[in-house]
Amino acid sequence: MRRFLVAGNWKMNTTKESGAQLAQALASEVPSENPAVEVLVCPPFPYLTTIGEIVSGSGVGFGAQNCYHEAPGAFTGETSTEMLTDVGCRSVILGHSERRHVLKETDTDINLKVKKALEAGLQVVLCVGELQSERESDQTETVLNTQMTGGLSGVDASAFGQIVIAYEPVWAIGTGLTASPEQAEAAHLYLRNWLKDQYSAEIADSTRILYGGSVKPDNAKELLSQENVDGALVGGASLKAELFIPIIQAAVELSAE
Ligand SMILES: O=C[C@H](O)COP(=O)(O)O
Repeated sequence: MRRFLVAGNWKMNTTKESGAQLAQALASEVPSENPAVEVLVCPPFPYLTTIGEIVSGSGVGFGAQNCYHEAPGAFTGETSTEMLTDVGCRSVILGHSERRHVLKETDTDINLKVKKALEAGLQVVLCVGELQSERESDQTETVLNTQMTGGLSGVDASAFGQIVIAYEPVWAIGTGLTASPEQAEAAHLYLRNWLKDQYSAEIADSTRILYGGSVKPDNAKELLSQENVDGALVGGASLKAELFIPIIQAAVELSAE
């Protein structure tokens, strides 16, 4: 059985103080590792060390929202995977739709980062997802195939213990629109079958596929109940403990059923 992962992507939000309060609330609610549910927060770079210290020893892990693919050196403004592991990061989100569509990252850029992060021993949360126009023109599976093929090019089967896929339909991110459980399940099933075809049945079966896009306490349980939905990548609702904790609880309850 796949272990649920509930991850909070704080994006470019919080202050040192508000992030610390949020992390404290989460660490006290998730005091130790739950074998059935992994919890992760991904704060902005400047707060990684502070948040890492606060969640240290609790059941909350922490990760970054991006990294660069080169070794430390003359790359002004970038953050290396060595720096992330140095401050204790467990994970890194790569290929988020805001990196793809706002910062214009290509599948090639993302692939370089994926391989560098894997080499560094980080857990990679690779995000894929279609635009509204792509869904409306029946391109969803084509887009997912392109992003999976590009993002995972040259990635060996042996790395899959470190890889999590996040399906995030771009039209559902921060919009209040959520994919229906059926839409989410159909995309997740496509992704699982992709993993089976390109890698193996074992990898398809063991790789977690998260859903992201306006996950809230009132829709979390239904989304997480889908057979191929193994957790959530939460944006807006991860910024408030009173919203994020019930989403974690939904996963805990489902894992006990
Ligand atoms: O990384 C998280 C996703 O972009 C979802 O964001 P959201 O929950 O605010 O829609």
